[in-house]
Amino acid sequence: MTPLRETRPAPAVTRSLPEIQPEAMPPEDPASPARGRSPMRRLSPLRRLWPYVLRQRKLVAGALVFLLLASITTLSLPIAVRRVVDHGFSGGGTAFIDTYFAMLAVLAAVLALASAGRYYFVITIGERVVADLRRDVFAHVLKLSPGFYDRNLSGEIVSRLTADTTQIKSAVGATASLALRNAILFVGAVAMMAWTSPGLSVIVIAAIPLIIGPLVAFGRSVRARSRAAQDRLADASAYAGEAIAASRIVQAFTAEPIAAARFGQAADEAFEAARRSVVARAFLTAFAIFLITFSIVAVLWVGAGRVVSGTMTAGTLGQFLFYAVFAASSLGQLSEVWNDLTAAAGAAERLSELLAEEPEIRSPAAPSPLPARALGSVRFENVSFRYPTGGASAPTLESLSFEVRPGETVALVGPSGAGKSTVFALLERFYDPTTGRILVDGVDIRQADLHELRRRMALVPQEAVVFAGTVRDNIGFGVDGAGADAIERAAETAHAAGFVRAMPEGFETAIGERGVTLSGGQRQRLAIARAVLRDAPILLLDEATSALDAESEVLVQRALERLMEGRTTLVIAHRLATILKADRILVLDGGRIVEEGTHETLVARGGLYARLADLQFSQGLRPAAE
Ligand SMILES: Nc1ncnc2c1ncn2[C@@H]1O[C@H](COP(=O)(O)OP(=O)(O)OP(=O)(O)O)[C@@H](O)[C@H]1O
Repeated sequence: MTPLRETRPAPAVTRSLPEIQPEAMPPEDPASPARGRSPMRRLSPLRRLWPYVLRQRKLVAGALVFLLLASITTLSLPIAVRRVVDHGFSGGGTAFIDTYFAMLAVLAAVLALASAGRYYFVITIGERVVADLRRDVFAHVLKLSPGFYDRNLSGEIVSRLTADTTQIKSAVGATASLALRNAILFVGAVAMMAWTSPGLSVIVIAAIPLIIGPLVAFGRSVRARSRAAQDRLADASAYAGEAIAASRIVQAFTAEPIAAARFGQAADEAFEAARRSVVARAFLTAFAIFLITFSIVAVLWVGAGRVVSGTMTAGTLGQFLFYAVFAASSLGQLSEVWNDLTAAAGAAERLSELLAEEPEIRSPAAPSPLPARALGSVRFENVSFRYPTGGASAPTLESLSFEVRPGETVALVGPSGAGKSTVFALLERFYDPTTGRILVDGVDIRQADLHELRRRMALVPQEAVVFAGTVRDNIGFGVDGAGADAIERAAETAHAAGFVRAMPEGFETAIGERGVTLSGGQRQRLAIARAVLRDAPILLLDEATSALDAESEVLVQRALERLMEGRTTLVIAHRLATILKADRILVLDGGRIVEEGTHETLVARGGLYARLADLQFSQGLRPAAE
């Protein structure tokens, strides 16, 4: 799949009927397969939505019933008008008029009810379909491998999940119903025109291609301008999203004026692009209104002549005019609805691309079972690896071979960029090695069930990831259906229970987005509690480099020690305390293991480790943690 950035979703369009709204058209991407397609084929991605719509059979049936009822009621109004004009005004008496107006009042009530019913059913279908679609797309996206997220911007994916589905919601709901209603009305009105006066209907029908042809041609140029406006808007929104998420950094660097100016410029460009597209649209609207009104005036002109010459009654002319107005307005709305439908088809196509994306890493069809009693052994055999996005650069890991025995603690040490985090990424099977293999409990991880494998590991990342939610949700995150007791015990073990209980609502306290209401040490202890609860035999610990105050540091250190008890631990170590406690140290440089041993043997050897230890651990490290 091409990176999502290249197929940026169109923002949701709010619109008011019955203006002509080419903005709602899909972006005309030069690389898009939609370009140059026949009009009907452009709608074909909407077929993907069928299964979702069909699941709502009862709602669809309700919508159709009310849709038909509303259309029939609308189409019968002009007949009543003709009878009132022809009979009521020419001596039929007030009783006749009363009957007809009473009937008209009933028709109005039926029309109102049918319209309300149609609105309810149709909008509900749209909402339901989009909720199902969002759920499916999100569940699918979550399964995609990290390689996918390396290639695509998360903001773009979220935008597909929200903006594109919103566009589909309006298409499946309001737009589809408008399209159906107007199609029925148009066909009905044309048929009734032909029935009312075949001669006059020729004039109107002859005008139709004259109206549609130029509208389609005009629409194309408007669409290109709208696309430009949408792109500028997407740029502005993307920048705003980044700046808001990093508001503290913006303020810390007193960069508010720079950020505001940059957004302001993007907003102005979006305005200018939108204005250009509105100018084109204004011409288009003027053109359409003139042609439609002119053809009605022409009908009235010819019809008036016939009424004067006595070949047509005034009521028939009135009836015909009503149908002509119905036909013209439904045609106008259809052209607009068409734009919305093609926009929704574009959105459906982008979502289909996302749904078609297969996870690169997945369980084999017949996985080899991992031993029922987990041992916690890890073995890298001649593993080399290059990131898929790494191009022709040197491999990130080269011929890496090492073993970690059950219960052992091994520290990974090395300069920045040496490949330490990559070792973790391969062990979690976020990527597969280019050559070589990795064994966990004696099973090649490529042959094991992916969830089974990952369940044997608990990861404590350097930057503790905390979600907006309660403390309980955050600790319980790693274990489906974890009980309240287990969560609280995990918090005790991780030395987190104290500060959690001191919070206003204890474990039910909501912690803000990314845990902004917590201190660094508290966030880390929550992440440790999460790993404790997971109770996995293998612990992957990426030690935090950020400085904590001495007290927090001691608490975090203690929490980690309790977590490591009885588990195999691979730790990316930044603290001397951790390194001294490790059974073994692997020194990585440029993706290779260059030294291996204990702190003492490695210092005595006087190689890379000794230099790192001298530079980093003697000066920068904080033995206070002990
Ligand atoms: N997702 C990725 N896509 C492409 N290249 C990556 C990716 N992640 C890391 N790299 C590259 O792989 C190399 C090793 O990175 P890695 O994060 O494993 O190093 P590290 O030893 O953990 O460094 P640090 O101590 O700074 O975290 C680096 O050159 C980095 O640029």
